[in-house]
Order: sequence, then structure tokens, then C-alpha cells
Amino acid sequence: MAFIIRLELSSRHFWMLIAATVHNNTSTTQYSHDSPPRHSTCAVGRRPGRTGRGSLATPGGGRENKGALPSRHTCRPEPRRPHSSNLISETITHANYLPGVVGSSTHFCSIILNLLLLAMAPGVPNPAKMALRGEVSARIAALTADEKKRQSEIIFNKVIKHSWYKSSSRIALYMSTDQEVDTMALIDHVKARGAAAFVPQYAGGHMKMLRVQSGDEEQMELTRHGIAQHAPTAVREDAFDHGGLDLIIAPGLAFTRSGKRLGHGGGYYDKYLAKVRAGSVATKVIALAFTCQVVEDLPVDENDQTIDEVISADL
Ligand SMILES: Nc1nc2c(c(=O)[nH]1)N(C=O)[C@@H](CNc1ccc(C(=O)N[C@@H](CCC(=O)O)C(=O)O)cc1)CN2
Ligand SMILES: Nc1ncnc2c1ncn2[C@@H]1O[C@H](COP(=O)(O)OP(=O)(O)OP(=O)(O)O)[C@@H](O)[C@H]1O
Repeated sequence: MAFIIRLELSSRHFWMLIAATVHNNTSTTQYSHDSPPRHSTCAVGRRPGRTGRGSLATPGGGRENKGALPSRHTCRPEPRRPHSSNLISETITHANYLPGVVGSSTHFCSIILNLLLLAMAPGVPNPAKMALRGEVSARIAALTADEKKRQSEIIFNKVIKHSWYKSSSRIALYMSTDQEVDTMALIDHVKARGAAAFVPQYAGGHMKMLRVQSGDEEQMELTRHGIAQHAPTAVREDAFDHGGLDLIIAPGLAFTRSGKRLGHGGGYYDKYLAKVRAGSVATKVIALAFTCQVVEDLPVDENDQTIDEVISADL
């Protein structure tokens, strides 16, 4: 019976079932499988200033936006794949609809079958990564704004004292969302030091690092993931074309002390770091993490790039 159901499902649903299995068996998150996923909303528009920050999708499927965003509307269901964090909540929903499949003794065969399908479905999200993204996103969502501010300030002070930071004159950072270590003070610090600050501009699977000029942050537009970035029409120095980068301060969802990194599932940093490292410049990479983002171990694949150091309030 389970097999027949599976034949009727797409490969994405196979992964959802695996993720549900992984999640049900190993997760310690506070999601209630009885609770329906939260309503999905998204932020669009221009960044209103430094206090109104966007956010990446949350595990409940919603895009929490604690900052005052200029506009907010309910997203209609998109025909394309949802953000990986949304997939987690969808997974749980599907698990509820198919209790006989997820909860039955066919688990073992199901997992073997799904693993075989992994090889046949390149580019389909890895269920172990999806499960960890859901767990860590929930932990971050549970942090208060004051706690995130407290940790971000400690991290800021560690970064500005770091020897790699002090010796770098071309530094890539990221425009932080409410679910990430705040980088706004750091971007200001880089510019005040007279160093060049760059931030990501991503679209269609490709990411550039563009230089931040005075006042840019207030002009930036929010992507559908709630990330502020230069408009497509902005003409700014591309870090890659003009001398590279000495230091990349990277975002992510989960990290290990040994340098493994899990991002939001776009593959943007993995590709960018691979390109940077293929060149001759010895660019250092530091990731910034809330304490709850540092894990003992995390799943990696052949494309995943390591980071040189993770800085948290505790590490
Ligand atoms: N502040 C900040 N800026 C950042 C990043 C970040 O993590 N933080 N990024 C770090 O990389 C890049 C953008 N991150 C993205 C991550 C995922 C998707 C994305 O397309 N997600 C798919 C689902 C992916 C999947 O599940 O396979 C989607 O929404 O449909 C887009 C951008 C560049 N800028
Ligand atoms: N160098 C690369 N070349 C081609 N595809 C890649 C490369 N790096 C990653 N990818 C692909 O991108 C997709 C997302 O990868 P992954 O889930 O590891 O992203 P992530 O590290 O979580 O995201 P990000 O780097 O944007 O924070 C996967 O399908 C992966 O195979």
C-alpha cells in the first residue's frame, strides 16, 4: 500500500517523507505535529532603514518579520519549490495525512527506496539538511530580540579585535535579517576604518559581492526572502573583478567548530567560496553564529565549502 502511494508521489514528496522520518525519529524541536503550518506571508518592497529588517522563512512556513517592513502581503501559492524551511512544515503536514506510511513497519523499505531515488534526483533537497534547518530555525525563532542583540554585540567586539579582520582591507559581509547575527554595526565599522565593504547580490542561482557605498543600506530592496540587497540596476564595484576579498564574513543556519557550514539551501555561498578558492588569493572565511547555531556535527556533501572559523558569543 505504501509502495503504491509512493509511486504516485513526485520525488520532492519522497524527500518530504524521508525528512518526516528523520524529523520524527531524531528531532528535539518544539513543533507540534498537530499544529497546522503557519500562514505564509512575505515581505516585498524597499528596505525602510536599519531597524526594519526582513527575515528568511521560518520553520512554521511563515516569514517572521519583527522589524517594521514597508509592506507585507499574503503570498499566493507559488508553482515553484518553496524555501527549504517551508518544506519542513509541508513535510510534517504530509506526514499527518499519511500516518499509515510514516508510522508503519514499511519504514525501512521506504528509506532504502528513497535513498535509491536520491541518486536519481540530483538537486533535490537533502532531507537531513532540511531537518536540521528546521531545528535550528526554531531555536533562533525562540530567541528574544534582546538576546539576539546581546549576542550580536559580543560577536561584533570579537570580530573587530580579530587579527584577520584587522589585516583585511576588502571584506564581504551580509545584510543580516532578524534571524541572523546583526552585521549592521560591522558594516559601519569596516567603512569607518576605510576598508571596502561588500555584500551579496543574488538572483537566479548566481551571487556577486557588490561594494557598499555611503547610504546604500537605506536604498536597498528586499528580496522575496526578506534580504536587503543592491537593486539589479545598481552599478557597484564587484569584489571579484577588482582585487578579490581578504575576508568573507558569512551567514548560515548551522555550523560546527571544525568548520562545517549549513546555509539556507540556495548553494550561493558554496558556489561563491568555490570560485574564490579556485583563485590565487588566500581569502579567509569567518561565519557568525548565535550560540544555538553551533552544533556537534552536520550533514555535508561534496559541494559544501568549509569555513575557517566560526565566531559566536561563546566561542
Ligand atoms: N542575509 C543573508 N543574505 C544572503 C544569504 C543569507 O543566508 N543571509 N544567502 C546565503 O546563501 C544568499 C541568499 N540566500 C538564499 C537562500 C535560499 C534561496 C532559495 O532560493 N531557496 C529556495 C529553496 C531552496 C531549496 O530548498 O533547495 C526557494 O526559496 O525556493 C535563495 C537565497 C545571499 N544573501
Ligand atoms: N559549487 C557548486 N556547484 C554546483 N552546485 C552547487 C555548488 N554548491 C552547491 N550547489 C548546489 O546548491 C544546492 C544547495 O546546496 P546546499 O543545500 O548545500 O546550500 P547551502 O549551503 O545550504 O546554501 P548557501 O550556500 O546559499 O547558504 C544543492 O543542490 C547543491 O548541490
